[in-house]
Amino acid sequence: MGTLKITNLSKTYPNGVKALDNVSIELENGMFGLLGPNGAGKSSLMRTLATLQEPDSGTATLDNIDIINQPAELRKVLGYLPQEFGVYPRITAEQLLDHLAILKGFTKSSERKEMVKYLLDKVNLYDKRKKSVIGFSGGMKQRIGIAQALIGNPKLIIVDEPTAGLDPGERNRFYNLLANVGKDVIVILSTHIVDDVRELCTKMAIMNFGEIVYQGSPDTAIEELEGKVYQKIIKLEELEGYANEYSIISNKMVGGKPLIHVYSDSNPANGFEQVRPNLEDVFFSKINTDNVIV
Ligand SMILES: Nc1ncnc2c1ncn2[C@@H]1O[C@H](COP(=O)(O)OP(=O)(O)OP(=O)(O)O)[C@@H](O)[C@H]1O
Repeated sequence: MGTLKITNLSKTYPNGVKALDNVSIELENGMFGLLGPNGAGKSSLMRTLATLQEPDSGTATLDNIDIINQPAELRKVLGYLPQEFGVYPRITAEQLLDHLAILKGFTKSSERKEMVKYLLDKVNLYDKRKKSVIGFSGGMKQRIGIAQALIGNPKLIIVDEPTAGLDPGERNRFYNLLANVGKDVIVILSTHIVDDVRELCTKMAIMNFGEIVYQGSPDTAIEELEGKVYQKIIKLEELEGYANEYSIISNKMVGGKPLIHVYSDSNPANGFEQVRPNLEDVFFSKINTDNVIV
């Protein structure tokens, strides 16, 4: 069982943006969801854990490896699918994985051959091994991304916003693959898509403006909101008035009209009905702290 321990990591960029503000998280094997809106600091944290940038202060350890001070050790047991994994040379899936395996230090070609076959099988692309990766769909590219992250049996796998741009079918296939991968290693899934976390993760953290604003299980977070979420379909022009009067957690258009969810300790009446809270309510209530005090 591996343990990743992140303690008080902080990072301010030269332009003054505080991307990490005293971040502490501890996690073990399984899928861990890091949820946050764009700009929350997720990629900054992922890049720090992937040893691509250093924090100003704080520590991070993976079992007995000091990630900040022993980056070379960490890289040996790291699989990383970065947000911008999308530039491919004009080579086949098989050649790409073989090349990346060489870069990861696998010098024996027979060993690589076996590994590449295993990886292509695992991500269900063995049939496409002779095809150029440039022609792959978004979902197939992400599966190749996972295959390269699995080279060398990593103990820690970081995937940064992997489902953006995938269609629903591709997203489901990708979820199945990740769920399978996440059984025996630590997987951190960074995303702004609430469904990603709901489908895959039993532990999560929510990040906003560089800070961890929630850490625990999605179920516990949902339970905390039980009995406090009400919904109503209103008219578009009423939205501003409602926003002034109620703590709106979320608003989405349903059939052209806003369906609002509000947070309230007691029944607000006025046509609202109580609903079972969902993870989206949790997410918005934790990040819209102007509106809701939870
Ligand atoms: N190299 C950099 N120099 C200056 N500011 C940066 C740099 N990288 C990120 N930032 C800023 O730091 C904040 C956190 O960015 P980061 O990319 O970590 O967030 P994120 O949660 O991953 O968002 P996204 O989903 O948009 O990538 C943002 O305000 C961003 O503009």
